[in-house]
Amino acid sequence: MAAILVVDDERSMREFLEILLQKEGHEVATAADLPTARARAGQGDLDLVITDLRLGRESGLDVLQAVKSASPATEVLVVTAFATTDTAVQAMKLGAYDYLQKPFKVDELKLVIGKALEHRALLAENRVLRHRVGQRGGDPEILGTSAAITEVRELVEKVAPTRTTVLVTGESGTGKEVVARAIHAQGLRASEPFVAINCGAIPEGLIESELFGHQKGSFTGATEQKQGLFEVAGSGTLFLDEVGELPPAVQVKLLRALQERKARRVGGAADYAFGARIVAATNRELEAEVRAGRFREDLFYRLNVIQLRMPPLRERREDVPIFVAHFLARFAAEVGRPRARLAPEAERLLLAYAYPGNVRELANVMERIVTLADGEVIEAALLPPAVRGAQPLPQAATAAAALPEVGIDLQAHLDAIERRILEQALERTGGVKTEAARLLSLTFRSLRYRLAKFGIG
Ligand SMILES: Nc1ncnc2c1ncn2[C@@H]1O[C@H](COP(=O)(O)OP(=O)(O)OP(=O)(O)O)[C@@H](O)[C@H]1O
Repeated sequence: MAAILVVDDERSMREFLEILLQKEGHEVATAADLPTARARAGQGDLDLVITDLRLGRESGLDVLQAVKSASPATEVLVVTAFATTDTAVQAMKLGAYDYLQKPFKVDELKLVIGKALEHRALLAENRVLRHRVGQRGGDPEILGTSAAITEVRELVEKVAPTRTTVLVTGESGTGKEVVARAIHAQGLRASEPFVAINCGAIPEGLIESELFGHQKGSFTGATEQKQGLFEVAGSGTLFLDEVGELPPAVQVKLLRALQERKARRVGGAADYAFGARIVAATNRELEAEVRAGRFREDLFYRLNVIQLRMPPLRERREDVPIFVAHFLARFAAEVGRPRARLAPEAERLLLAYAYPGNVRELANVMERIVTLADGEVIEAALLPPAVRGAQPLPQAATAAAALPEVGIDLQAHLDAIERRILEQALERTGGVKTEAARLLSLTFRSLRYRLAKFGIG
């Protein structure tokens, strides 16, 4: 059972999710606006927050930030209308676990919630550590044949056998952790631990003791002596993900550790030497963070000995078919349907889509469609609206949205537009309602309701 907060300004949506999640055995609280959500998140102990991106005049991004600053380990899912995918991707950069586009299927929602809770359990269990290669993300092989990724692979081969500090930069989901693991796995100490920490996911007050360890009694709650990750990593690799999120005081301590190859536990009397190689990653522009005074320049230079830039997927489109095939095979095997294959239209759309959320988004899409498919052939209808290229009609909508001098009967106007669009969808699909629903990104049930409302069909 998990503690879940649902934030939506629409009452019907709140109630729908509340009932659904309670049936699944979760404890559910709801909030209709930002202040209520913030107050509930401030009490801590939430496992998951599901928030709509649009909350009247308020934004789900503010809910996300409030939740993450009150309790960084709480997972956040954002629900969006498909017109706002860019904002959804921004939400993922701000720490959301995933996003769901409306209209979503109940199975899809359950799948994403299950994954988010699993992720949280894994983090909690492991003190946000992921020791060793292979626990998450599978093998550390860097897939792709594009020039950009070939260059990355060559640089990895060059730096892996050295002990040089490496800074991996790139947008969210481009494979920065994959590269960190590859550097470790191809290094001379691959049998030593690979220890990863997400610097952005740990409360400020605890990060110093996570990294450097603490002595018993050094602060309230320090009931046992604890090793820091610099010690746990031995002479393996310590991967500092989201290094740009480190608070200033910890930046100072990290700088000193890197300069002297020594660290000290919180409350400790003496330094210990450490042998781990440091790989850091950031999806922020660290140079800009330095200019803004949020990241220490001296630490930046210490980390930035070798910089490896992970190209976004849109700069290496030729890798898309490789990832599609790779994740299809992987998830098909996982769900026990090894012969699953894509219908030609589904494949065409998957290869054409831009993937603003990079490889992670591609992997998520593949996992969803493979899991949700009924038979062996995966039809295009299962793809999220954004991948199907469903577009809101910005120009047409703006033209229809001109307000005449004399005013307008808004409801009648909207009804007329809706009716015309429904009719066209039916015309185009020869009256096949499931097809028409797909064209309009509606569920079948919602289409039927709308048709009945206008007495069509
Ligand atoms: N070149 C690649 N080869 C194989 N898998 C990849 C590659 N790049 C990314 N992936 C997969 O994409 C997903 C996201 O990768 P990863 O977690 O390394 O991204 P990231 O850049 O560290 O993201 P974030 O900044 O959000 O932490 C993972 O499932 C990973 O296995």
